[in-house]
Amino acid sequence: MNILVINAGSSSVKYQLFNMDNATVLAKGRVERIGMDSAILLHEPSGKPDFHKVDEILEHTTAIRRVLDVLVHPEHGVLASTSEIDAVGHRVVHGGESFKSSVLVTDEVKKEIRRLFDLAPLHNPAHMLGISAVEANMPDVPQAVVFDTAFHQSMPAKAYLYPVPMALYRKHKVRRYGFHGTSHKYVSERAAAFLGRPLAQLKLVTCHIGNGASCAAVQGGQSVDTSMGMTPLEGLMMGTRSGDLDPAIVPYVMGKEDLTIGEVSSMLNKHSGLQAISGISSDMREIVEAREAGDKNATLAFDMYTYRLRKYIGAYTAAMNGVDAIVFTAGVGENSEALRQVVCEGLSFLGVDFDAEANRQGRGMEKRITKEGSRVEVLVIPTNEEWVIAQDTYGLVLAAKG
Ligand SMILES: Nc1ncnc2c1ncn2[C@@H]1O[C@H](COP(=O)(O)OP(=O)(O)O)[C@@H](O)[C@H]1O
Ligand SMILES: CC(=O)OP(=O)(O)O
Ligand SMILES: [Mg+2]
Repeated sequence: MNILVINAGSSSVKYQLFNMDNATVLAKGRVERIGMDSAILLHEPSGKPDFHKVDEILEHTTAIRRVLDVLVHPEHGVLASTSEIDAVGHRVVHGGESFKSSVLVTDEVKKEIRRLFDLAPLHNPAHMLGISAVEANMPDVPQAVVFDTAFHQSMPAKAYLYPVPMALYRKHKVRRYGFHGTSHKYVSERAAAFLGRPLAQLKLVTCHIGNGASCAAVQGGQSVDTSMGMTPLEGLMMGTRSGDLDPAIVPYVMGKEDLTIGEVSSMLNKHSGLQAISGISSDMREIVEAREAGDKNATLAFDMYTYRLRKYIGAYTAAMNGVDAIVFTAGVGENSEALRQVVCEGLSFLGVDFDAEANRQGRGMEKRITKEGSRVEVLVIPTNEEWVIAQDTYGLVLAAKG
């Protein structure tokens, strides 16, 4: 069975095509700058040269059409026909309280994803565009959705409630949901395998540090707390998102600057974080480069980012009354040696005996970056949300066939 996995963003679509029978990736790639006349398709078929194309792609249906076209292209393709795609699995960021696991797409499911638009305004509307675009191009192919929130549905009430009037939870479902669950779950399982210990006996702090970033406290394989909240804005400082702040700032700034709700939300989601403090970029690579060149604002942005991350690791260690291993994953967590070094060196009090040499070596592979005998181990585990989505989709499609 071949499964196409799609992670649709507002201006991008990332995809990966799996052959589930032998667990291989047939191709992966992305379309970026959707909505512009110079959109980019980058296609990486396995065993063949990469393929780039700049094209006018104004909306998601065309983007998905281009992806399907390149998958069956005589030269760059990996399939003879799109009828060889048996199912499509989508990442969906917000599943609210309705979805505790992955499901096949139905009209009811789509209605619920739409109802949750308000809670994940950067993500859910784009996912819905992805689902509709697949329907338009391949009406008969089953689709499944895999939610970022599902893994965190195990959080206890003391972790998921906000200390505000309970009516807000009862009437409007105002609570903490948490995100990146697919990744936190995957790296927890991989960490247990790497350590050669049962997941059921481990206390882990998993740090998914990408463009969006979150930490999770994973005890016995269950998420017991996580840093993102009702929306993916809470918690750590991110590329363009503020993370935690005093909620009184919101009405204060709205009054002082005469901002609307939409404007203040955009400020905190799209114009804060690394971007705002550095004045340079939301991309950690550029921050690290500028910091190395002595740029003061980039240094401050880096210091705030790593300081806030270290505080969360400390908090989650306290939440679980201990930690066996800390795991770094996602774009920044997997690739930024500087970030890992600064965070780990500030955790020596916990028993983290950082290994600078190991930290520098072996990009793209699972590794340990603490010395032999370190009381708390620190691991780098590349995440693979797409593979988890493909597996869940596979299971659902097989079950539906009976
Ligand atoms: N070598 C690197 N050093 C530091 N940061 C990196 C490096 N490579 C990638 N990144 C960071 O990873 C981020 C993207 O992470 P990713 O997990 O792909 O995010 P998302 O899935 O949210 O788009 C980029 O914004 C960039 O800052
Ligand atoms: C939930 C979330 O923040 O996702 P991403 O990191 O892909 O933006
Ligand atoms: Mg991501």
